[in-house]
Amino acid sequence: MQCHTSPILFFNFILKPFHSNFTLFLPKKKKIVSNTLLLFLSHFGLSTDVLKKGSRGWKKVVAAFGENILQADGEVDRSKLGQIVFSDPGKRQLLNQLLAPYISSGILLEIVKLWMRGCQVIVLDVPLLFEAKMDKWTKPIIVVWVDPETQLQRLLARDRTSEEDARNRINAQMALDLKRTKADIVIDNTGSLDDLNEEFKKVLLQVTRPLTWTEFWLSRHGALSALVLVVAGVVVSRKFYSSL
Ligand SMILES: CC(C)(COP(=O)(O)OP(=O)(O)OC[C@H]1O[C@@H](n2cnc3c(N)ncnc32)[C@H](O)[C@@H]1O)[C@@H](O)C(=O)NCCC(=O)NCCS
Ligand SMILES: Nc1ncnc2c1ncn2[C@@H]1O[C@H](COP(=O)(O)OP(=O)(O)OP(=O)(O)O)[C@@H](O)[C@H]1O
Repeated sequence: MQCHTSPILFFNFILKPFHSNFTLFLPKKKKIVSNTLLLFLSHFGLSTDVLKKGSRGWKKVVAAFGENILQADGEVDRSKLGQIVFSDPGKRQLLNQLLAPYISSGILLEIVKLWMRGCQVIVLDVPLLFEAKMDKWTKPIIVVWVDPETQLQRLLARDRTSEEDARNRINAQMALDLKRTKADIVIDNTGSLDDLNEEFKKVLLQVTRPLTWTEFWLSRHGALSALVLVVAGVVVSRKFYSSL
């Protein structure tokens, strides 16, 4: 995980009081874009940790779905579990409910750690950002948009799966056309990878703009500066009053 410190602080936090932020929400082309961001910004993904063998999430999921979702080494067979939950909305809802507490506490912990390290920008790559109502706490929200047909074709090419399976996966989330109406920034990814790169450079300029004063005081550097100012103020006023 990369982390840069500089006078420009721009980070993402789920809790409103720390809200100078940046959320990356990137359906279709999400991984490639967020991996690019890694060069500049802090980024994390949680998808594997919550299902790690022996974790609390793993125990709950195995108890609910049975041991037949496990590989020989005891890890969850993600592709098998994916097939189950993406073809059955009820089971997907169950999986989401079981993992939601671990996903949200994991995100919160990660953000606190990054904030303490003074990260400028934290990128949250959250597939169900709107569905989980996490969009309330994050800003700006970026949606990487493509038209439904391109989305389907790219998914088919990437996963080498059946059309039914691909459609199930797409339908498991809010439609991109709706997501784009909820975004602060929309990246149109119907063009080539080079086009995407160009679009992305523009967005980077936007999201690394200088902080507003509110954002600065809520940043780690701002909070430390405020602390130093308060301590200095107390010391100086004590000296002043004791000399009277
Ligand atoms: C179903 C699982 C096992 C599939 O694992 P797999 O390695 O095959 O895929 P991966 O995790 O990379 O997800 C692929 C894509 O599927 C989509 N997706 C994942 N989980 C969900 C879900 N619960 N609902 C809708 N779409 C989902 C996302 O777009 C994601 O980028 C895994 O995604 C999982 O445990 N999901 C449930 C918990 C979760 O991550 N929820 C999302 C919280 S924001
Ligand atoms: N502009 C593009 N030109 C060509 N192929 C692209 C373009 N953008 C994305 N793709 C391809 O589309 C597929 C989906 O992209 P990616 O895996 O980044 O999406 P994602 O949002 O992370 O998907 P998921 O939510 O399913 O994890 C990948 O195979 C990727 O290489």
